[in-house]
This record gives sequence, structure tokens and C-alpha cells, in this order.
Amino acid sequence: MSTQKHSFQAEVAQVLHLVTHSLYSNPEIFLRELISNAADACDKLRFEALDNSGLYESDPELRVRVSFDEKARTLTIDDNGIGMSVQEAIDNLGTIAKSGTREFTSRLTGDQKADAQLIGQFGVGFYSAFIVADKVTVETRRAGLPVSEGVRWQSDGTGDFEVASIERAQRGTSITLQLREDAQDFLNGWKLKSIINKYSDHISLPVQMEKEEWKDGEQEGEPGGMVKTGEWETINQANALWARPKKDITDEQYIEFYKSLSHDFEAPLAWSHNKVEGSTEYTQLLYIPAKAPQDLWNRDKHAGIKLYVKRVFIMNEADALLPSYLRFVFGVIDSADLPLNVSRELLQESRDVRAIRDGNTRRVLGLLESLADEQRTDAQSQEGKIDIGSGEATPAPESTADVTDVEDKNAAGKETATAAGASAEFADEAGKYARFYAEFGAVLKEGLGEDFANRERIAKLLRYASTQSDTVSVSLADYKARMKEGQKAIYYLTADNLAAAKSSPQLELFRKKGIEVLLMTDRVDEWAMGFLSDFDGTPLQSIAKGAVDLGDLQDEAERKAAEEAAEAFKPVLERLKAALAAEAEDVRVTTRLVDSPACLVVKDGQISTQLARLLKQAGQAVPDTRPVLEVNPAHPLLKKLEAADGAAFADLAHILFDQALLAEGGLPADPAAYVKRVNALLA
Ligand SMILES: Nc1ncnc2c1ncn2[C@@H]1O[C@H](COP(=O)(O)OP(=O)(O)OP(=O)(O)O)[C@@H](O)[C@H]1O
Repeated sequence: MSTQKHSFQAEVAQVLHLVTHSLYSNPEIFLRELISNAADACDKLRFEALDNSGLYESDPELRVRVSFDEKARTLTIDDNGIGMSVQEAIDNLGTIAKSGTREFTSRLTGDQKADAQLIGQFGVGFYSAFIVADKVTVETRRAGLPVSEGVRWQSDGTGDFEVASIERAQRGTSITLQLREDAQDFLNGWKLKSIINKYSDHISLPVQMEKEEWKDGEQEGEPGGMVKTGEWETINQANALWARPKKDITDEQYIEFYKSLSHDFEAPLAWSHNKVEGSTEYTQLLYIPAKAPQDLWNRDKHAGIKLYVKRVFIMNEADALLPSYLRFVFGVIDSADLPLNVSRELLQESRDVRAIRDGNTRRVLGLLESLADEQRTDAQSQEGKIDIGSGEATPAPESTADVTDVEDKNAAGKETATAAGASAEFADEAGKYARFYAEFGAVLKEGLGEDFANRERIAKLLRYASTQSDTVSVSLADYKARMKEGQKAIYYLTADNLAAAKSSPQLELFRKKGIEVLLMTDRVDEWAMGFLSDFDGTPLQSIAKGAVDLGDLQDEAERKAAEEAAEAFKPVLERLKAALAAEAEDVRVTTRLVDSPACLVVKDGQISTQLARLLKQAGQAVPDTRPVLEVNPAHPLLKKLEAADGAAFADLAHILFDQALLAEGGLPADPAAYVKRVNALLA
């Protein structure tokens, strides 16, 4: 094959343009990205070689090498991993397959500063080479292909790249960067070593550099210098970070490892690292990010869990190891029991996998509980500061006896706290749990419907705004603790947003009586609450569903007065029902209103008008149910209605209904007719 020219896919060209034209605040990350790709390539080889050891050819010691040539101004990252065929080089290095990066390019604005920030959130893998290089040459051969099927891929990072076939004795990939003028300081052994130590220490393969030694000048007066010895030395620790004892790992190392797993540029909020022994043995290292990724709401988002079996990399995105409502967690599971040839299908069925999944779930919930407790203790101490130590947290309650943390045991063999880390960067006054909840609370709520076994633990972790708190900070336990004497239920209201919730007419009676109501404004709330009928023995009751029954909170006299009013109002109700037959399922007198003339409620067990609206917007089929109109006979509008008849009555009745709809964020079915009726009234 002679040299062929190809154009980059449009998105790649966009990314490259950005990489080369925006001032990258942290240019050294190119090395992390390239070493990480090289290590992945070695992992892939090791995995494929499980079935075909011939792929190792005569070179079984997997490693990554970094070298530089000061004269030629080049830097080379070389691996003896899986390598690439011609087609793979064209596809992998000329297009963007990763959904994350595609999403990223779709969000580019053209504003360099904003885009550069965006790029920071995504990471650009291989293309980060162009941060420091104005020409990149990749020479590679896929393991198992003949020497004659090597490939040279070359590009200056503008619109095109060239591919030529070459002879290549060595399998694997070698990437040579022609460094730009402003990146010459990377031609320095010390600097490269310190970058490797900083970013690539956790990589389980040796990352090597050629040893250098000081040599005096040959002649008197001639300056000495560092000379390469031809011997390779390993720079990183070269054992998997999660397999090391916790006491040997610093917070910085945990954080760097997280960044390499997640491509997140921010430190994680917390982590938990444990060796679990018992009927199923595995090591788990799980992280809770500080920021939600762009695709958190994508139902197809995969878990950020890497699966290893006895240190051998098996797969990314091991979805079976965590329930979907914890899909924000990143981490590594290294199993001692699973077979090396485990497939995704097999994972679904394995008992060991189920045990690991349950263990992971408990661990993440435990970690969240300790963050929540920390915040509570902190709030109580009134100092408003968060402990920023190495993050030893309170023990996570473990419900199964066969799970122990061997490395958490102290010298006396007693179990101590779960190792939980937390980064100092987020020790602001809002507290870590509040930060977590703001980013991921809505996803956690999905757990109510998804994970029956842990429903109570999840319920304890939920936080809401309420009629007593604008911030999303009230737990169900807090609410219960300050319930009024005689109150029998935890009351809540779902709405599109806090402002709509707070001005809802449904709240009037509760306000008047000083009864707290939880205000729920996440889309998922109503659905999730459908799975939570009570908390700690107290029923949860939506104040927009069914009739209000305040039980002992309503005194006899009030009840009697309401009944009498309803009786006296009956003839008007009958007329209202007839006038609104198409809109309302029923019309009845209510005690829940104080200042408003009317409101809409649905029957117990029905979806609210608000959820029905959301579902319709999302294009989903919604059962055709009509709400109940509840009216306040003491309101002047109702008095007016009582006196009206004929067309005037019908118009007023419709205004009443449409206004109740407006009050809860809906729109009249016929807005023009509504406006006409109101105008007629005003004129
Ligand atoms: N050293 C290498 N050896 C073999 N293949 C490689 C190497 N470097 C890159 N590739 C191939 O090129 C693809 C694109 O690399 P790139 O770094 O852009 O993204 P990625 O590695 O898939 O994603 P991420 O960097 O987010 O993990 C890789 O998926 C891999 O198939």
C-alpha cells in the first residue's frame, strides 16, 4: 500500500482545532492520556491472549516506554500491547466513536474560552497529543498480524492524516510527537518522570524510561551532562492501586486514579476502598464524583465500573455490578472468584456477581450515610465547617455477616471504620452531602422503585424543601421529629418548581394550621413516591390527592361547619358538575382552601395533573383521567356563582376551573376562550 491521505471526521477536526488553538491550562495531561491508552492496549492484549497465547509472540513482558530525543525534539510513547491494523488505525484515530466525545463536540460553542473549559470536562484521549505536538507519527502492528502488516499513521493535526503500510517487527504501538516550539521543556528526564509519577503511578504495568547517568565532560573545561545508558528503569509503582494496602495510598493517589477512571478533571467527593472476604472475595474501590456527568439522564448510560479478575482487566462499563440508580459511581472491582473468560451475558446470571452488586450497593449507601451524618454532626456543632481530614468516616452498617473488610482491621484484629476518603477541595460550607444531593439526589430517588431491599436506607437519604425550608435539606426523619401533636401523616406536594409549589392553593389550610408540607420539585418525585407508602411507620400523603383528612388536627367544630357548608352548597355543586362535565370528574366542597376559590386534586392512586402534563410533553401515552375540582364556598367568587345562572354561570364555572389549572402550572385547554371569558367579566 502506498501512502493514502484521509480526512478526519468533522467532529475530530473540530476537537483538533480546539486542542491546538486554545491555551490548554494543563498541557502535561497529554502524557497521562497517551500512557493510559498504551496501558489499555496492553490490557486488551492480555485479555485476548487468554484464548490465544501466541499473541505474545516472543515478548510476554507487557510495558510502556517513554523516551525522548533532544536533537530531533521528539518524544515517544511505546507499548507492546495489542496494536492496530490499518483499518483500526484509520477508524480509531480518524473518527470519534466515544459517545461522550460526540456529545462534547455537539456542545462546542465556538467561544474559545468556554470551549476550552468544556474540553477540560471531557478529556480528548489520543488527540491531546496535539496540545504539545505539531506532528504526530504512530507506528503500530496488531498482535498476531505478520511483520509486513505494520502501519504508519501521520498527521499535523489539521484536516488530514496519512496512512502507509510499513514493516514492523515489534507488535504494539509507538507514538512519536514532534514537539512544538513552546513544548520543548518536555525533553527533560526529570520533568517526564515527575509527570509519570503524578498521573500514571496507579497503572498496573511498568512505565519505563531509559536510565540516565551524569557524565563529566571528556576534556578539561568541557561541561558534563546526563547521558542515556541504554538500560530501562521502571518509573511508576507498577502494581494496581486498588491491590495495595490502604495505608500505602495517599489521598492524591486516590484522586489521580479517580481522574484516570472517570476523565473528570475535578476530584471526587468521596471514595471507599475495601477488600471483601467471605463466600465471594473481591476488592472494591468506589468513588462518588463531585459533579454529575452530561449524560446522567441518559437511560443507556453505562456504569463507570471496570471489572478485573485477579488483576486481569476484563471489561469496562460492567453494568451488572451496580444498580442503575447508582450509575454515577466510578470504580474498580477486582474479583478473585469469577472465571477469566466471563462474558457480559454470564455476568447477568452469576451468583458471585449478585453478591458483588449487593455489596457495592451497601457500600455506596453506607458512604452516603456517613457523608450525611458528617454534615448533620457538623451542622449541630454550629461551626459550619466540614472535616477535611483524610476522610475516615463513620462505619457503614453492614447487614450481611459474610462481608468483612480485612484491610480495615487494626492490629488487634478488630474491625474499624470503612475506609472512606473525601477530598479537601469540596470542604465548603454547604457540606459534602448537600453537594452530592444537588448533583445526584434525583437519580438516587429512582432507587425507591428499583431496589426494594434497600428502600428504607434510601428513604433516609432523601432530602426535600418544605414549607419551613427553601433549601433542599429536610429529611423524612427531620420532618417526623417536628410533626404536630395528633398529626398522622407526612404531607407532601409535588410541583414543577419551588415557586409553583409554594404558591399552590393546596397549601393554604396547612399553612393556616402551621403543618409542615414537603415540597418536591424533581420530575421523578411523584413516580418515586408511588413506591414509598410510609416512612418509619408514618404514612406519606400527597396533599393534592384524595380528600384532605387532617384527622385529629381538625377539631369537631371545624368539621361540622364544613359539613354544613357542603350541605348548603349542594345545589350549586350539582349545577357546577353539569357545567363542567367534560372537564372535571367531580366537584366538591373542600376545607383545604383558605384564600383561593378552587383547586384541582386527583383521586388517590391516580397520576397528578402535573405528572400527566410532563408525560404528555415527553410524548408518552397518558390515561385520560379528569381531575376533581374542589371549591371553597366561603370565597366571594363562589358567592357570585351561586347568584348567577344561564350563560353567566357556565362562563364563571369555566373560569373557576381554568384558574385552578393555571394555579398549578397548567394551561387552559382553550386559552383564547378563557381570555374572552375573563375579559367579559372585567369589561
Ligand atoms: N497505544 C494504543 N494502542 C492501540 N490502540 C490505541 C492506542 N491508542 C489509541 N488507540 C485506539 O484509539 C482509540 C481512540 O483513542 P482515544 O484515546 O481517543 O479514546 P479512548 O481511549 O477510546 O477513550 P478514552 O481516552 O476516553 O479512554 C482507542 O479506543 C483505541 O482503540
